[in-house]
Amino acid sequence: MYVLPKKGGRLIYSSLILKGENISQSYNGYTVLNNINCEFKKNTITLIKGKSGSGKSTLLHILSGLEKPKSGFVLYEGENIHILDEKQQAKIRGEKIGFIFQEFNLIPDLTVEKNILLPIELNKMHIDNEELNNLYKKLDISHLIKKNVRLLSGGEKQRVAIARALLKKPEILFADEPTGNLDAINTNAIVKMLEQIIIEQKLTLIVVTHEEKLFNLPYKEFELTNGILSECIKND
Ligand SMILES: Nc1ncnc2c1ncn2[C@@H]1O[C@H](COP(=O)(O)OP(=O)(O)OP(=O)(O)O)[C@@H](O)[C@H]1O
Repeated sequence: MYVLPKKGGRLIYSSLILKGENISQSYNGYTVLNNINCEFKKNTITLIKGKSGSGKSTLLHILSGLEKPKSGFVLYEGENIHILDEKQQAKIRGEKIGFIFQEFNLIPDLTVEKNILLPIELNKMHIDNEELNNLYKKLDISHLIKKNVRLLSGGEKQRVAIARALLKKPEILFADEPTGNLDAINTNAIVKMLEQIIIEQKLTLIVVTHEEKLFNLPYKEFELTNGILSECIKND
């Protein structure tokens, strides 16, 4: 539960999971993000759109704690993730946050199984075999687990990357153009699987995408232009 500061001596609770406050980022004097404020509720889908170079990945990296903003801060369940020490930050990233990328970011020359289990081993987490097999089934990768990831198709690679991100049961999944390298059939398959998991695991999904109408579930859509994030009003 996200706890806002005390007001009149009372704690205020809300369903917010993540909040960015006055986030700015610039590189070599060039402003990419300009005082961005954003909030994400639990178990919701948010799409972030914008032209190439508008700062979408930068915003995702900052919101997930991978990158520190020049100013402003990110509250994860009320806690400023950028002022936590390295160990606490790693714990949040390791246990609460999942990330999937357009380029899949799998470790070449390891099997599917080893790629998926690596974060669990690194975070010294326990995993139940039945849960593991269920996830393999949901993502339709049971038949691939002993295969070297180099030999997989793009759609298979992304399903493996999703399994790797979801096995530790994160509360938030960040996805940076997760279907950018996939054809329409694989995109639909991935979206359906993600939607099923979002419902079952009450996941919060924040996704950068160029695709129109990617999700069937309700979602909010934002556009990043000239460093400013504005909500897109849908007319359908
Ligand atoms: N670490 C960095 N050092 C210097 N410049 C950076 C760094 N990271 C991003 N940039 C610059 O910031 C701008 C925004 O980059 P970003 O990758 O966030 O854009 P994007 O909207 O995700 O683009 P695309 O859709 O093409 O992936 C770009 O001009 C990029 O070159």
